[in-house]
Amino acid sequence: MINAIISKFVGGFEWFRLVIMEFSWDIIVSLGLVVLAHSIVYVFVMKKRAKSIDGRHVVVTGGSSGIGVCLAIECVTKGAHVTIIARDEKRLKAAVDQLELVRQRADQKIQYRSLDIGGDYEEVARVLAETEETVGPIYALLNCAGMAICGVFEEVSVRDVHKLMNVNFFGSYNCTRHVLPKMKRAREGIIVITSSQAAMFGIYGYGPYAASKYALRAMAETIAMESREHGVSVTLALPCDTNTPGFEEEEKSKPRETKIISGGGGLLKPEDMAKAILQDALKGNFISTVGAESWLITMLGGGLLPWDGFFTNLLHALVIGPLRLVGYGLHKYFNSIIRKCAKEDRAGDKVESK
Ligand SMILES: NC(=O)C1=CN([C@@H]2O[C@H](COP(=O)(O)OP(=O)(O)OC[C@H]3O[C@@H](n4cnc5c(N)ncnc54)[C@H](OP(=O)(O)O)[C@@H]3O)[C@@H](O)[C@H]2O)C=CC1
Ligand SMILES: CCCCCCCCCCCCCCCC(=O)[C@@H](N)CO
Repeated sequence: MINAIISKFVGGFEWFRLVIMEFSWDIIVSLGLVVLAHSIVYVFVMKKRAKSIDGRHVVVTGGSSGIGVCLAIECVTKGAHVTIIARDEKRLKAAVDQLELVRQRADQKIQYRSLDIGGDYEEVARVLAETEETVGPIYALLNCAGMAICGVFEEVSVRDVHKLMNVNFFGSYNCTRHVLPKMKRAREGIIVITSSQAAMFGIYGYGPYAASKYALRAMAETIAMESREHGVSVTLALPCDTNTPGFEEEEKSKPRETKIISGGGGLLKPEDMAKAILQDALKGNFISTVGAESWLITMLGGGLLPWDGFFTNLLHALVIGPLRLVGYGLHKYFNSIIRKCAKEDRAGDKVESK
């Protein structure tokens, strides 16, 4: 087989054909060795060292609940000064009590600020600047505040769509807008943007929510490209369903089609997602996912995301073709769920009208 291909390829250059045939296995073996050598260099020499947040100021938005509070716990455990931001003071105070339990040093600053990050930009900038005066420049901004309201397109009220866009997109935008230019000037810093697996492909019942999360994905990709040169790293967190108070709340408005489809991605523990996000952020990885399903969906839906590492990219290149067919199958499966639910609804209507 190889010989036939080679013969066809080099045609009339008999001498060349003979050389290649004589050494074809040597060539394959040497190429293999080159790949192996690169892997060793990549794994052991170019291994990314995690940055330290010990003694640095970390701000966690949405730090009073779910993934956000788990992130804050991780940061306090790693010795950072932590400011958590959310609106509800009672939940903020309860979260600070939790953070106190993992305090590493007496001089570690742990505090909260009550703020609507999706509101007025000037107010967001004022509060963040004030925390910088009391604790120090923000070294890491972990944007985790967000919410989900589900329903098919015409079911979600216009008001709720504005709310989603304000909290999810403008919330992260406002905080990042204030912090990023300062980080670039300081030539160091970490930004985390929490998007979702729902920013990888359109999912029934997630319309306006997904729009806000796609917007965040776009923002993260852009600022990552713009900031690398200035020493600032950006991480895009792409969780699938995660067992949090926010998740319990959104389940109430979630169509069952959405539950079945997004259930296919599994249900994570917020602690696990938070650990992964922080680890990826400290290593400067752009993408942060947990679980094989999310990884595959991200490979499929995020083809041109800046994947870290040559070997991930090589793997990506090798699996993306066949995986695209799996994606075709997935869409068939999703559509069959939607058809089945519609059929059940129609049957239910008939029973009701009798
Ligand atoms: N759980 C999941 O299944 C998934 C979650 N995500 C995303 O992960 C992030 C965290 O989710 P999760 O832990 O479930 O959320 P939770 O609802 O448990 O927590 C949300 C946090 O954000 C805060 N928050 C909400 N709105 C505002 C606002 N306008 N200003 C300031 N703070 C605000 C909340 O406090 P308060 O209400 O007091 O302001 C709370 O601290 C979100 O961005 C979410 O979209 C992504 C994929 C899956
Ligand atoms: C080839 C691999 C097959 C695996 C099947 C994949 C199933 C699709 C997973 C989509 C998950 C979307 C979750 C969005 C969660 C979210 O953002 C909300 N909970 C908001 O809080």
